[in-house]
Amino acid sequence: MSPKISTEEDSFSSVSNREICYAEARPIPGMADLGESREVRVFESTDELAIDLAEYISLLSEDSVKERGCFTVALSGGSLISMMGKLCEAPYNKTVDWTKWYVFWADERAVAKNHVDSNFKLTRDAFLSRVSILNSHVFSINHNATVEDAAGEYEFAIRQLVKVRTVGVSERNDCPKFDLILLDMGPDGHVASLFPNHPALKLKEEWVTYIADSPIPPPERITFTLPVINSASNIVIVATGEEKATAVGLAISHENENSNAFSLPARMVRPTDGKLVWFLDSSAASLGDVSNGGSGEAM
Ligand SMILES: O=C(O)[C@H](O)[C@@H](O)[C@H](O)[C@H](O)COP(=O)(O)O
Repeated sequence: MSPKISTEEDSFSSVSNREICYAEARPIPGMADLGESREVRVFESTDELAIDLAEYISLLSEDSVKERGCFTVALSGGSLISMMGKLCEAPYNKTVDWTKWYVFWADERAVAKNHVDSNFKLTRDAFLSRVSILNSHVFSINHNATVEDAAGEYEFAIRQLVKVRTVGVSERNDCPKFDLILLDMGPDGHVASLFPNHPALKLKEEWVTYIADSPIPPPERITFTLPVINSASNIVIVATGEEKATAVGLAISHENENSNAFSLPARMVRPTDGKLVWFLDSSAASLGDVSNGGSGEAM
């Protein structure tokens, strides 16, 4: 399947088969002009999305291993993880250099590692147990400490890896520069554990923080801050399902440039030097607002 370059006549709500909109190739009315830093890919089914996502991740992994000798990737929870399942199948199970992967979490819930709410468990069961990533390259968050201590330990571990450049560093702000951060957006527009209007969205110095008042259970969580997310070389946001269409429309449309960004964390994901790619299914992209300038009523 070769990607289709979007034209102005194209509409996210009328996708057939697969449609990929390259913001840099030709501006789409209503999309914020972020130059080459952003791309929106829309798929008719989650299966097609998962196939392309696996290919995209494998290419990023190959490039990073070639350039830096390793691939640092931070994951989050949600259906994103099951969509990464294609990476455990042929050809990727044999072609990806798994021993060069270093795995982190963009957010984690403060629960035991075998708890059903644990992002680590979700990832281990659906992904890590099926590929040959080295255990010593998996940086999970300590669930035996308080969230405050666990956040501190996790940031410390990342700082050690930045020191030896296993994790790259942003020249702009000394933040870690992960090769890829994979995010799954919630219907309220939250990404990682950064929720609408939460003070954690304003943190500038911290790399990792904790919250004790998540509006979605469990309440205690650890999360990357926006400076870290936005310093990544590559960011992927996956959103599927109709219940996310409004948030997707608001996050992508430039009509809302002056709106209160804190009410929609996904809108605050703006890579400083890297690239952001949205992977959407046609339901999540179903509001014409995404491509027609945000004029729909749902806004
Ligand atoms: O507790 C959370 O923070 C959520 O579960 C979150 O991690 C999840 O990614 C989104 O809500 C989307 O979830 P789906 O991909 O399952 O729709």
